[in-house]
Amino acid sequence: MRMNDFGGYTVPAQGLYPFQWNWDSAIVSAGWAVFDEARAWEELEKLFSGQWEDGMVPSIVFHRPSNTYFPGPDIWGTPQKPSKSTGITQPPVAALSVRFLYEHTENPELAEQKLVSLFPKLLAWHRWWYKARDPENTGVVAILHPWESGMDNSPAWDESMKFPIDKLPRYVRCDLNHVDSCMRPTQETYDRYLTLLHRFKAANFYDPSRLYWISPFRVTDLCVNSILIRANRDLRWLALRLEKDDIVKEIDEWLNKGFEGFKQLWDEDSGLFKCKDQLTGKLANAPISAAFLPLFAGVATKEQADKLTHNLERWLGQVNYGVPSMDPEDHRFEPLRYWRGPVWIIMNWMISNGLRHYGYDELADRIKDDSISLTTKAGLREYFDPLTGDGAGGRNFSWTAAMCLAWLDRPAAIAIGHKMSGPKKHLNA
Ligand SMILES: O=C(O)[C@@H](CO)O[C@H]1O[C@H](CO)[C@@H](O)[C@H](O)[C@H]1O
Repeated sequence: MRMNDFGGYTVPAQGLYPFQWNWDSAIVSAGWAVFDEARAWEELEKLFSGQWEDGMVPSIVFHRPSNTYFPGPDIWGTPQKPSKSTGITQPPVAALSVRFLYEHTENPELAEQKLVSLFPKLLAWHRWWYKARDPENTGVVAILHPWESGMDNSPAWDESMKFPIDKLPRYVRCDLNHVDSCMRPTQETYDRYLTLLHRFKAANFYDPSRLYWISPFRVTDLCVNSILIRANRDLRWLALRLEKDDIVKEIDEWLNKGFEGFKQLWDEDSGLFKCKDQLTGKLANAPISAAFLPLFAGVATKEQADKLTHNLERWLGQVNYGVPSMDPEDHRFEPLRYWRGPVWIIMNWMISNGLRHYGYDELADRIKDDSISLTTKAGLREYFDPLTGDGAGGRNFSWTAAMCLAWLDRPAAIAIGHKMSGPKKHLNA
C-alpha cells in the first residue's frame, strides 16, 4: 500500500494502472483504515476531488501524467474538473468505505468531521446515478461502457458489444507491455471500447443528459446495481447518524424501486441473476460471478438464494479455488482471461459477505479460505487462475492488499461490510 501511494492516492498497480481508479480507491481506503486512518480519509477525499459538478465520480482521475496507460487524459480530453479524468464512472463502493471508516474509527472527532464533508458528495453521486442513468425510472441503473462495470471483459457484454466499430484514430495499447495478451481483452474489444469513448466525447464532452440516449451500449449490470443498493444501505445508515430524515426517505425510495427493478434480472431457468441489455430487452446469456451479488445487495429472496447457492456449489465443485468469474462448465470459460474465468478477491469478498448475511456460513467460509490460500500461495496479484491457483495480471496489486487487511485478516464481525442494514422490509436476508 505504501509502495503504491502516489501522494494522497493509491495507484492500483504501478505501470499497468498508474492513476487513481474509482472503486479500487474506495476499497483501498478500507485497507488504509486498518493501520492509518488519516491516510484512509485522504484517499476518499482525493477521489472526490475529481467529482464532476453534476455529481458523477469518474472511473479514473488523472492527477499526474504517465505514459504507461492507454487511454490517458489526452485521449479522453475532458475539461479540467478540477483534475483531468475519464468521462464515465465505476461501481459506487465509496459509501461502504465511509461507513467502515466511521464505524471503526479510533478518532471519532476526525471521523465526524470527514463524514460531514464527504456525505453531500456521496449523496450527489448516488443522485447522479438515478438521474443520469435511470431517467426512465425503472429502479435499476444503466452502464454505458463495459469499463463502468469494473468487469470490463465479461462475456455478459458480448452480445451488447456487437455494434459497428467506428473509424478510429490510430492508437497503441499499453496494457500488453505489462501483461500477456492471452490474459487481456482482444483487439476487437478494444476497438469497441474506443468507439464508445469517441462517441461520448463527441456528445458535447460526455454530457450526461445525452449519453444515456445516444449510447449503442446500454446495459443493466449486476455488479453496479448490487453495489449501488448496498451502498444506499450504508448511505442511509450515515444519513441516520447525521439526522437527515428527508434524505433517509429519499434513499428508502431508491431501495423500494431497486427491489422492484431487480425482479426483471432473475432468470428462473438457470437459477441465476443475469445482466440485461436495455436496448434489446434481453437478459445476457452469461452465467457470471456477479450473478451472486444480489446476495450482497440483500435483494434476493430466500428461494432465489437457495437456487444461487446450488449453482455456486456446482461451480466450486469444478475448480480448486473459488469463485471463478464465469461458470467453469460454460464453453466460454477461460481460466486466465480477464473477467472470463479468473478469481478476483474483491468479488470473493462481496459474494462471501452476501452469503453470510443469508446464513450460508459454510460457503462463506469456504470462499474466504480460498481467498487466503490464493493470496498466500501467489501473493498480491490482480487475479488468480481458479484451477491452478497461480497469480495473474498485475503484481503488487493495491486492492488485493486492502482486501487482506480489511477482510481476510479480520474476524467477520469487524470486517468491511460486516453489517447489512436498512428497513426490515428491505432485508430479505
Ligand atoms: O483494464 C483496464 O484497463 C481497466 C479499465 O478501467 O480495468 C481494470 O483495472 C481497473 C484498475 O484496477 C479495475 O478497476 C477494473 O475493475 C479492471 O477491470
